[in-house]
Amino acid sequence: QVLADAGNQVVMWDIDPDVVDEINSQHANTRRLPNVKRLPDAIIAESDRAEAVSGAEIVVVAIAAQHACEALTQFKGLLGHDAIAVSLMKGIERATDRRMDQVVCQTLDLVPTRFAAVSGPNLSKEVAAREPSATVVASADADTAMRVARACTTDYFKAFISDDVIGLEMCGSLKNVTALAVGMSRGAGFGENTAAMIQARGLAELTALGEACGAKSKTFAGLAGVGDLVATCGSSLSRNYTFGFNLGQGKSIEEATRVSKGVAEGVPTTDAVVALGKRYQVATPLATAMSHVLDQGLSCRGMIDELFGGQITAE
Ligand SMILES: NC(=O)C1=CN([C@@H]2O[C@H](COP(=O)(O)OP(=O)(O)OC[C@H]3O[C@@H](n4cnc5c(N)ncnc54)[C@H](OP(=O)(O)O)[C@@H]3O)[C@@H](O)[C@H]2O)C=CC1
Ligand SMILES: O=C(CO)COP(=O)(O)O
Repeated sequence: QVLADAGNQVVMWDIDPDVVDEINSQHANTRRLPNVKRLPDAIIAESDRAEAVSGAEIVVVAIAAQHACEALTQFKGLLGHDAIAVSLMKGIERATDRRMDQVVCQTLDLVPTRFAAVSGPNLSKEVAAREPSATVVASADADTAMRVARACTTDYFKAFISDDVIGLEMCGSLKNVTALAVGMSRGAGFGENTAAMIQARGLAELTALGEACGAKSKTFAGLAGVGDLVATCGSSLSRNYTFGFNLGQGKSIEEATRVSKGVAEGVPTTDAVVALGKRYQVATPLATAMSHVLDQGLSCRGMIDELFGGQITAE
């Protein structure tokens, strides 16, 4: 919708012919955006992969991160020779600990200058309602970043550019782990102090790990870092926050998964963050405690006690 509002012709690809038909005949996608009464006429849908990307200057990938490689494999060789791939995905591939820039470029055989990551405080329902918001477009190539930023700038959606692709990928992925923990604390009945403590410790953890992976510190203090952390940890529109809230209320992982509307990317990403912390020798107490919640059923109080640790240390 943002791309259409910015003046672009948009082709949506979906695997489900009913979704394709509803977009083309009703200009709606009630399963994903029930509150959007009419999508812009500039949006059409296609179920044929080659047709969907034929002639596209920019191909946007917004698939559940753990399925991105599987889904993108079937698009290999279909993109135009100068098309740019853009990822909106916020996750680390659990099977390989790859970031989404690595998954997209390696699967589609793209050089980094033909890739951009887009990430920021962008809860989709509020973006779809055209509420004012901003995002960051990062690419190794400044022209690529600018082309994508121009394509998604409207009077309600502001794009900033960056060259820190790793930083954007780490921010977007790791903030979801913190959102699980904050949601869990809220669901368990804790208030602002606890939520703020978890967010601050989470920001410190994702900054340390992101820098170890090659990210720039200032990215974590910007829209994609603290900005997205504040939005995601503060809203029941966030699938990760809500998944954690349900855990804090006493639901099992299975029950919380069953009632989730969409994918809580932080759930499969948590173990990948712990693995990255071991690889780069960076402490990840929050991700580790959340992995004990997700893998062993640790309680909210147990998660917080683990996050505090047993010793008095420097912050
Ligand atoms: N929702 C939001 O507010 C925001 C989401 N993002 C990111 O965008 C990405 C996509 O999230 P979102 O669009 O919200 O919704 P989901 O992640 O729930 O699903 C995205 C799409 O992926 C599809 N999908 C799932 N598995 C497969 C598969 N194996 N093959 C092909 N398609 C598959 C889903 O199909 P189906 O419809 O059949 O389930 C859905 O259409 C995530 O990484 C998320 O972090 C970024 C910013 C905001
Ligand atoms: O990334 C998002 C907001 O920027 C959406 O968060 P959830 O994936 O938790 O819904």
